[in-house]
Amino acid sequence: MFRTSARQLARCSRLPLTPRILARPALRAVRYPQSTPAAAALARPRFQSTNSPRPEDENDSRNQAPRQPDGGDDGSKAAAPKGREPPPGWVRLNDEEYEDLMSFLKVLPPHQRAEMEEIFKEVKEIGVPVELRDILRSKLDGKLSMKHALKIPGIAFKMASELSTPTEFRQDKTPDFTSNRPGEQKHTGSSSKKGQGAEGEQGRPRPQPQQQKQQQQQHQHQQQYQSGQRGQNKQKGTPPPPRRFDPADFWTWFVAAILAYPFYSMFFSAESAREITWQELRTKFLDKGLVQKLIVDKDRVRVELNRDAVRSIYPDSQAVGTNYYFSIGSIDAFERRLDEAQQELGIPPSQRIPVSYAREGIATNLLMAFGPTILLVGLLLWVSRRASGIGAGSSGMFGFGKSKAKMFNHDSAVKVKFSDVAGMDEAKTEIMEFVSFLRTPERFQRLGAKIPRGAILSGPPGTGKTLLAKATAGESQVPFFSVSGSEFVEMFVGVGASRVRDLFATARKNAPCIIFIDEIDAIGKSRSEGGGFRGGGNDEREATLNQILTEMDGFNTSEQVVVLAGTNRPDILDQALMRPGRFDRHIHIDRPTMKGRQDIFKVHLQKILTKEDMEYLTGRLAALTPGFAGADIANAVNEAALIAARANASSVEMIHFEQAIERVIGGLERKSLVLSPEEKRTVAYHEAGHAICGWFFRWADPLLKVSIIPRGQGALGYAQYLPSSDAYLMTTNQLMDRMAMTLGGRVSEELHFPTVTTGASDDFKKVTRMATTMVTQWGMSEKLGPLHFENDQNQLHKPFAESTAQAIDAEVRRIVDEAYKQCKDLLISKKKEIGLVAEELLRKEVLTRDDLVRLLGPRQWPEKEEFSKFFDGRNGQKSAPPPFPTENTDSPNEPQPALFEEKPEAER
Ligand SMILES: Nc1ncnc2c1ncn2[C@@H]1O[C@H](COP(=O)(O)OP(=O)(O)OP(=O)(O)O)[C@@H](O)[C@H]1O
Repeated sequence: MFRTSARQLARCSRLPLTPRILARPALRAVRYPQSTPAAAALARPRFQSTNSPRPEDENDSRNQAPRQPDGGDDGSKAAAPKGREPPPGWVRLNDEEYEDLMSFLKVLPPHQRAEMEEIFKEVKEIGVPVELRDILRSKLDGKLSMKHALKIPGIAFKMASELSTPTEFRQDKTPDFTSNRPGEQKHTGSSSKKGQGAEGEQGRPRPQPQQQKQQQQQHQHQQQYQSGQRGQNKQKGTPPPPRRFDPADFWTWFVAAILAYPFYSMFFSAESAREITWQELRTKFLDKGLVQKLIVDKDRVRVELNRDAVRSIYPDSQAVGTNYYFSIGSIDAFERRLDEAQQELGIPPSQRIPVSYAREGIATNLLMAFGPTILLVGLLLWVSRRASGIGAGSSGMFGFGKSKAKMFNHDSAVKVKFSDVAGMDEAKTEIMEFVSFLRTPERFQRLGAKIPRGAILSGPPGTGKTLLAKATAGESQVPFFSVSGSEFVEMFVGVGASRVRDLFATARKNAPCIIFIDEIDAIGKSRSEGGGFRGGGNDEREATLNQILTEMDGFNTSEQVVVLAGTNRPDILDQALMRPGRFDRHIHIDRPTMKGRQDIFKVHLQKILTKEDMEYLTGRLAALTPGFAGADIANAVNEAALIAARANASSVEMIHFEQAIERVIGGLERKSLVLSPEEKRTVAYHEAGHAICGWFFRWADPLLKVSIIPRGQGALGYAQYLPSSDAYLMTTNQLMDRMAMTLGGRVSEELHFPTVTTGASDDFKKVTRMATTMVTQWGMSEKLGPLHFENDQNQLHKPFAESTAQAIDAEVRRIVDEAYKQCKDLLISKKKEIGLVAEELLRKEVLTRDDLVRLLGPRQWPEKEEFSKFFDGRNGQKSAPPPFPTENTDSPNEPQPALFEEKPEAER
């Protein structure tokens, strides 16, 4: 590597280094044999000056050189020839120093030795940087230190710049730049006969082709230099002034590095350490009296040799520059052996070889033991500090602290308008104010009104909170930053707060704008929750929450940044978030009413191809979907389109919508779940029991459909009722009828089969829950009175007396028994009707309201107006026939927790 590099480096570093030499006094060109790479690196075409002595004369003249003012000031003879001036800051070495320098060559590997020899020859002429001379002297005095080691790169740098400068640019070889012929130089004397090519007959050197080429290159370099850096000199034809080497030049550094390496090897030759055996130590060094000192370092002993003695005994070996060491088993054994050896050699105790014990291992050992741990801890600390120290707006390492909010602006995504949000008129009115604030803030500020900072949109999932926030942005035509609360949470401490800072900083830059934080409960949970059981994770969440509080306080009223937040759990939010000045408004968005659902259907049906009468369709669908949120409606509409597409229908029809709704309510049909005839029969009688109850009880919800097609998870059949529209209040009568109807399945089984099945367990659960709530919360038990009994599952003790608990149990039982009796009385009297419905169910699998009318006659109790409007068969509309076979993706082998399930809508 060194070989190729040295050659290239000298060539490449030439340009920036070239003019440096021009400042120096006349130098004698030295002939370099082309045999070695270093020589090649340094052997550029040279032209000898008239008074240059031949290289062979150098040694003679050197010994007669006078003392130089900056070199050889110690009185010793200078190694340089007479009349030569070293460059400023350089000194010539005296003979002793030069010899010492040369002696280091032995330390180098053989392939480097020849190259360095060539370099040292030049060193003899031009001297060395004064620092190198100092290092040599320190070496001779045995006082080398780290300080010296640190100086070596600088020394190497200086030498590289000096030595790699082509001789033709040195002062004594200044070419005639006015010459018209490239490569032609004016020469006033004889040129060297060796290595310079043949001379012409008139004594002029006649360049050989190779040399001519080199000269042309040199001339080009020179011209390049002149035109690029010294244009004015070019005109005058004067040589460029001296210039220091360019520190930014890569190749100069590279040459310096190459030079620094052997220097290090010479002075601090760590690599030349060699392990020897005890026998070698004895025969080669100990017996010959070459050992100066032994240094024991744990199981290793370093051998310090008397270098002068070694040099005289082994003149041609590398032993001088090598550090020898040998391994020992134990210090005792080593000391014993050394004693014996010295005794054998007859060394008197007073002259015995000194043995010292190194303590340098302690630090190393500690470092080895704890180093990796320290490194790891340091790294983690650094990473966490970086992560937490990331300021607003900066991404920091890995971008941890950067907010992950997605930004939409009116050009890109927020195209939602209030007209796309249906069925929440009050919420829209509330939020409309934010829009007018963002559009015309002056209208409010003029009257001194403070602008609300933000609003919390709460409500069940899928009710359109995000949609409303987007519509607010779309209407106000401002950028919209959407982020989820959970995106603030990261494994690193401080990241959440940092992201909040970043988000608000970005928002301020883009004001007026809207920030929407969805699921804010992920970070905005009440800080008092959990008491003393909180861990570090919550501290991080609190830090994030605090940052949000701070940022919201930090707005001034003129800053048009509105913060909207969505949550399903407003009850657990921290009160500090809800106080005026932060989230001033609390907008609750409930599931849509009948009218709301109709409007939402209208919005989503716009994209659907259907030929149905829109008013009737949306009304019927809205009636069919009590309890549906906006997202459910969007899903049902899409599902209907998919079903129609699967059936290759030309447009989406009512039947597709009904199937879609059924699918959304009950889950996928499970056609592959094949029941045995007995099981099917049981399911049919069970569902018929529910249906008869629903048909004959006055306050029961109107029955819509009974099915024994397994659906969803574990439901083998179901009866679908329509609760009387969006009832928010229920009477005792309604509750009792609903409970009795729920028990209808089990009672029917009891009446028609010798034994009962497990299929009614879910019915019992519902009935028990209803009865318990009636007693403990709704004050519907005369015995317990109008009291509310909180029964928190997390509390160990019930907040009421044991006797009260017993009374509650008794009342719950009484109510359920009553419902059971009511149900049984009815079903006993309607046993025949049950049979009719069940057998029809077994045949058709699905019975609609019309089928029941056909089998049982019209229901004797009046229906609600809106119900009869859409479901009494008028308008020529019929309920859907049994659904198309649909694909089934459920596994038939799933566990079946409840065999039958009815789905009164209000309980979904
Ligand atoms: N009032 C509505 N009008 C029209 N479409 C609605 C309405 N409400 C919900 N949707 C539909 O439901 C989808 C989901 O609504 P959105 O994401 O706003 O619900 P959300 O209340 O934010 O839900 P979550 O609480 O789970 O985040 C909307 O993209 C839209 O298609």
